[in-house]
Amino acid sequence: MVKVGVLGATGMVGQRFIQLLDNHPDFEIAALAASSRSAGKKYEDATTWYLNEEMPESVKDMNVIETDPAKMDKDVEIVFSSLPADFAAKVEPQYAKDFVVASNASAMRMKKDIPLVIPEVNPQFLDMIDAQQKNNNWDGFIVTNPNCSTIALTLTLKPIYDNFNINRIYVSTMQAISGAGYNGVPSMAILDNLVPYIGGEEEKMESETLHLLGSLDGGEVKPANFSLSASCHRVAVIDGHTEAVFVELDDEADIDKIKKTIADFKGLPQELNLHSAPEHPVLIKEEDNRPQPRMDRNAYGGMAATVGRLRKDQAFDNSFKYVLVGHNTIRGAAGASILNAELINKQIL
Ligand SMILES: NC(=O)C1=CN([C@@H]2O[C@H](COP(=O)(O)OP(=O)(O)OC[C@H]3O[C@@H](n4cnc5c(N)ncnc54)[C@H](OP(=O)(O)O)[C@@H]3O)[C@@H](O)[C@H]2O)C=CC1
Ligand SMILES: N[C@@H](CC(=O)OP(=O)(O)O)C(=O)O
Repeated sequence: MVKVGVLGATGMVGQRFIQLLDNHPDFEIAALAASSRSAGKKYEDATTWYLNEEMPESVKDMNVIETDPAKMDKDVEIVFSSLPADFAAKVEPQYAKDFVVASNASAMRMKKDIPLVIPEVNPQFLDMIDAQQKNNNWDGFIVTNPNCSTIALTLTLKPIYDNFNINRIYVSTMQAISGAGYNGVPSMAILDNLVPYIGGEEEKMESETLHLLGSLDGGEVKPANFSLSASCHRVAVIDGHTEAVFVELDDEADIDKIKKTIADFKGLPQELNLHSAPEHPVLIKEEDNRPQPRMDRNAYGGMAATVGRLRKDQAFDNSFKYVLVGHNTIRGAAGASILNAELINKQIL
């Protein structure tokens, strides 16, 4: 078993890490870290548990430690990070001196030599790790996963990008409140309402998606060459981001062929049979009223995106549109970091 630690263990994503790591066949939780507000307390006393699944017995009595690499058990090999981005930017490099950091925070995603990875999409970006270690003189390294809306979108775009020529994409999101953390959006702001702005989200979706679908050329990422415009909105859903996607290709394409390409899509995690890999990264639904977050967010344990209403766009040439749902704290956060770590454990450690 590989010993792992969780940073930000008391938060929304930290709790997902704990739930998904409970009874994991390869990883064993050895350390839980959070802020000085929680450090020194038992995990069950420090945490307001929000998940429907019960808090695992194995963590209840664990002492929460400070988020300081010097306090981390040296037997720990992988540290999962679900820290606020500004703090992550400061401490993740400190952890990387000695530990593998699988980070879900946005701080380091677009930095040189730091792989931003979805294992089904761009596992080859892990080749940056050697340069990262050499350039920083680190024994460990940092690997990141994308923003929660980006990851679901990119999973659905990968088979399209590989098989058709994309010219431009518009995407409009309807994002769950859990995406903003437990204290993120006041109930007075979101009930009976919709908030048409999520700070920084559109920029992250636009840059990260092109980066993930790009190529690695002499250690540098050359982003994918199409235009992408995002508009992001908060809705009164607890978990599960929904996205309306509008794709324009260079040429006319058959809708059934596009559907089959998406439905047949599999990647390295499926080939390697990684523990958290969904059998299919993207499911296609034919019903007119799907996908819906309540019904579809838990596809393959929350690790698959679900696509529905894939249809020709009658208003524009060479265009089609669809709706997708992805679980924001599972495939969009903790599950994504864990899948990255499973791939690293299989191929690098
Ligand atoms: N929620 C989501 O859907 C997604 C979130 N993310 C990213 O994951 C990260 C965590 O998000 P989320 O879990 O929602 O946030 P929460 O606010 O729910 O949790 C934050 C966690 O970080 C800890 N923390 C806060 N400040 C400090 C500090 N100064 N020093 C040490 N620990 C600190 C908190 O500890 P304490 O309890 O002690 O205060 C808590 O454990 C963020 O970077 C977020 O952007 C990424 C994708 C999706
Ligand atoms: N901003 C996202 C969640 C998030 O924290 O994203 P990021 O990891 O890119 O900061 C949401 O509100 O749904």
